[in-house]
This record gives sequence, structure tokens and C-alpha cells, in this order.
Amino acid sequence: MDAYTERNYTLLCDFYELTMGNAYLESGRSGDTAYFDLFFRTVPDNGGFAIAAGLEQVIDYIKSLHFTAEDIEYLRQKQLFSEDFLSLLKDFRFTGDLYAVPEGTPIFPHEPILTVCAPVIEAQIVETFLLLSINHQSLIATKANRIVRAAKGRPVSEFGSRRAQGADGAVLGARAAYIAGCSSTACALSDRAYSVPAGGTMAHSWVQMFDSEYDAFVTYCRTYPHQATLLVDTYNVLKSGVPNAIRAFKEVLLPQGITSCAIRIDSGDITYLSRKARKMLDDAGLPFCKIVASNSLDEYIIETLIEQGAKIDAFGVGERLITSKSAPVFGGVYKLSAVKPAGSDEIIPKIKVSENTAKITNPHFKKVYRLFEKETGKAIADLLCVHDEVIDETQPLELFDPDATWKRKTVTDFIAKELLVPVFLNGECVYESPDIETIRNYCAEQIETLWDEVKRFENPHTYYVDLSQKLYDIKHDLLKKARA
Ligand SMILES: Nc1ncnc2c1ncn2[C@@H]1O[C@H](COP(=O)(O)OP(=O)(O)OP(=O)(O)O)[C@@H](O)[C@H]1O
Ligand SMILES: O=P(O)(O)OC[C@H]1O[C@H](OP(=O)(O)OP(=O)(O)O)[C@H](O)[C@@H]1O
Ligand SMILES: O=C(O)c1cccnc1
Repeated sequence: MDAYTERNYTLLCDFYELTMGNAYLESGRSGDTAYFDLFFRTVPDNGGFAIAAGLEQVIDYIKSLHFTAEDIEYLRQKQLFSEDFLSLLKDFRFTGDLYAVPEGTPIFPHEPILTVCAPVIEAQIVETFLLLSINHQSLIATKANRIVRAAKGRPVSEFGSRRAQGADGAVLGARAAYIAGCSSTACALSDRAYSVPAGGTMAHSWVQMFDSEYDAFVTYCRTYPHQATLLVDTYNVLKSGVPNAIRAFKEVLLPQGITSCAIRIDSGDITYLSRKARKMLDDAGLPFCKIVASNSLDEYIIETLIEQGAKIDAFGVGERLITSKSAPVFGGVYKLSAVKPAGSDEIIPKIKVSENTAKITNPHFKKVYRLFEKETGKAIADLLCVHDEVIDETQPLELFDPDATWKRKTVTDFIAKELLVPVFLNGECVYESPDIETIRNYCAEQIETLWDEVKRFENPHTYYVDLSQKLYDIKHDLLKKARA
């Protein structure tokens, strides 16, 4: 952690979390333990799955939670909070438990990706930061992965900082994009703070600064002979940009035996220009010169460019990735699922009822199992269970659709993996966030466990997130009671 990462975000909460906290204390409820689940309801862009990200920042936040004297004075001046509450805030720390799905895990609607069980004031005050961190990075990771998949193995560099929504949007967006498979970022701070490899090409301004495009290219090649990606569309791609790039490469790089070079096309019809440029480069004896494309790209344009036969080796993607332009909200929510009253050992499940059945919550302190087919390693379904249930892999397991309980299937020869891992226990951090390369590799591996039907862009297959019989019964009992 350093100056950028160790910021104190304790007051980055919604004000009602503080007023409720004060009222919990005043009404004698502050000793109750609250259980909250963080989950989302729909996959952005109508995709078949999302990718969890943002946990490392949640951990940093929880570790550094504290109200400064100035924060407390600010709250005192609101004349809403008791002195008892303000003095509780002086020593405020997170003392509870937090379980989460590791970053990079594919996730599905309605399953907890993070569960907090903590004294109610603590559990409530962390709500906003937990949501904003997981919502933002999961959104960008999900979008970036779609773009990476569309590129079919061609590297995708993240170019979006300049059009991101604020500093964290840029720096943490670049982190999420890298986890999800982007090959690099243009953002230097994301590299320094989070080890996301930074790199880049050149701006139009570089080309404009020189009397000729050729001078601009030669000067750049001389300074960076091993990293010369020349931007060829400042004046005219085919009449000047590509011929000048060929001249510069031949004069500066080839005599040194350097064959790693590229051009970047940033406007016009990318298919047409890339095909023509490819032929010109090949005819000039530069078949190794790569072609990079950029300009308001996203997964749909990349897919169509490849279908059209564009000759692109790598993509740079900015605004539509870093803002997740086509689906800018992740929609993760944080809902109370159970309460353990002070002095009691009983966990009482709670439900939130809605006319909209998709918005009815899954009650209780839960476990999430992902079931994998032993033979193929592919994910079959996720199963939400009550916290004390254990799945026996040696026995056949009957799964049913909680919305259509007659739809049943029995699975055998499966592996059941618990998705939520302990991150904090009694306020102690018990989880070490893996380094970013490990998270990125894990993400790629886990996406491989999904069937292609779940991964396609058009009408992806709905992956099953089922309830155990015990959880289903508890939920339906609570619903009946709520109706009564
Ligand atoms: N062959 C293609 N098929 C589909 N979309 C394309 C193709 N070539 C380029 N595009 C996309 O079309 C859009 C064109 O953007 P725009 O209208 O700004 O044109 P432009 O050539 O970039 O103009 P400017 O010179 O102002 O940058 C971009 O999103 C680009 O990625
Ligand atoms: O289109 P995006 O997906 O957001 O990709 C990033 C864009 O940012 C740069 O343009 P900009 O006009 O900001 O600077 P430039 O003059 O260096 O091209 C770059 O040339 C790309 O076009
Ligand atoms: O390095 C690049 O080519 C780059 C960086 C930021 C935005 N657009 C392009």
C-alpha cells in the first residue's frame, strides 16, 4: 500500500448507515449480529456470466477503517448523533467475519459473492464501500472479458483512462480489465499501484509536432527501436502513414536486425485499411510488422471486424470498456439475510419480499457450492445451501429449479467446491490477496470451466443457481409467514 492505495474511506458511506447505526445503539440493538449478502440480479449486456473483482480494495478498506477526530467532529455538528455513538466511532473497527468469492471467479445472478456477519452497526456502515468496489470492478472485468473473448486470442490493451469516470474509474478499471484478460493498460498509475503492465504507442500530437510524418516516425524508431508502434492515420493511412512507416522501419530497425514493430490505425474503415496496409507491409518485406486497431471499439465491432477479414493483430480499447458504455451499471445489492440477537446462538433467517419474484431475497447465512463434472471439469450448476449443510460428493445429488420445482436432475461423479472463502474472521484478515498475475490466470482457468453455451453473446444459456431443499423450505416458510 502507498499514498494512492492507503486512503481512508470510512466516511464513504451513505448517511443513513450512520443514522441507523446511531439508532441501533440508542435502541439497544447494537449487540445483534447482522448477516448481509452482496449479490447481483442480472448480467450486464445480457451475458451469461459476470466476473467478480474488487475484493482486494475491500480488504484494504476494512483494514484501514477508522473515524478520525475530524470525521467525528463533522458528525457531531450534524446534531443527530448521541455522544455515546460518537465515542463508539472513536474506536470503531471491523470485528466481524467476511466471506467472499475470490477475484476472477465467474459469478451468476442471485448468489452471494460476499457475505458479512458482524455487529449490526459495522455490517451496515461498510455497505456502500463494499458495493461500490465490487460493483465497479466486477462491471469492468465483465465487460473487458467480453471484449477479450471477441478478440479471439489477439491482445487487447486497455486505453480508457482519459475517458474514465474519475481517477478510481481509470486506475481500478485498468486493474479489473487486466484481471479479466486485457494484456496491458495505458495507465501508468495502475502499473505502479497494482502491477498492471503499462505500455502504449504514440499520440497524433507526436506526429503533428514534426515537420513531416516521416521525421516523426524515424525519431520515434531511433528512441525506441524495440517498441515502435507508429500511428499511421494522422494524414492519410494508405498514401502517407503506411509508406512512411515502412521507410522508417527499413531505415532504422532492419539494419539493427529488429523485427518487432507495428502500426496503429485509429480511424476510417478498419477492415479495408488493415487489409490494404497488410499487403503493403508484406510486399515491402515486413511480414512481421503487426497491425494494431483502435477507435471506439467494443466486443461487437471487434467481432464484426474479424468476421469481415480485417488483418488486425492487436486491439486498443478505451471508452467503451472503461465506462462499460453499453451496460454501465452492475446492480449489485447488499441485503440482510439473517440476524443473531445479542446473547443468543440462534441465527434467525430474514427475507425481503417483493411483488417482483426476482427481487425476493434468499434468506439465511449461506454457503455457495459450485458443482463440476468430474469427467470434463465443466461447471454444472451452483447450489446455495444453509451454512451448516455439507455436500457429500460420494452420493448422487438431486438438483431442482427453485422457480419450477418439477424440473429435477440427479448429478453423480461431481466435485463440489465452496465458492465463498473466509477473508476476515473476528475482525482479523485471514486471506492473502493473490498477486495480480495469479488472479488473472485463475480467472482464465475458471472461465474455461464454463460451457460455450454460457459464454456466447447472443441468448446465452442460463446457468443454474439452485437452492438446497433445506434452504428452499426455509425460504418458502418465510414467504408464507410474510403473506400471512
Ligand atoms: N469495417 C468496420 N466495420 C464496422 N465498424 C467499423 C469498421 N471500421 C471502423 N468501424 C467503427 O466505426 C466507428 C467509426 O467512427 P467515426 O465515425 O468516428 O469514424 P472515424 O473514421 O473514426 O472518424 P474520425 O476521423 O473523426 O476519427 C468506430 O467505432 C470504428 O471502430
Ligand atoms: O477510442 P477509444 O476506444 O476510447 O480508444 C482510445 C482513443 O484515445 C486516443 O484518442 P485521442 O483522440 O484521445 O488522442 P490522440 O490524439 O492521441 O488520438 C486513441 O487514439 C484512441 O482513439
Ligand atoms: O498508447 C496508446 O496508443 C494510447 C493511450 C491512450 C489512449 N489511446 C492510445
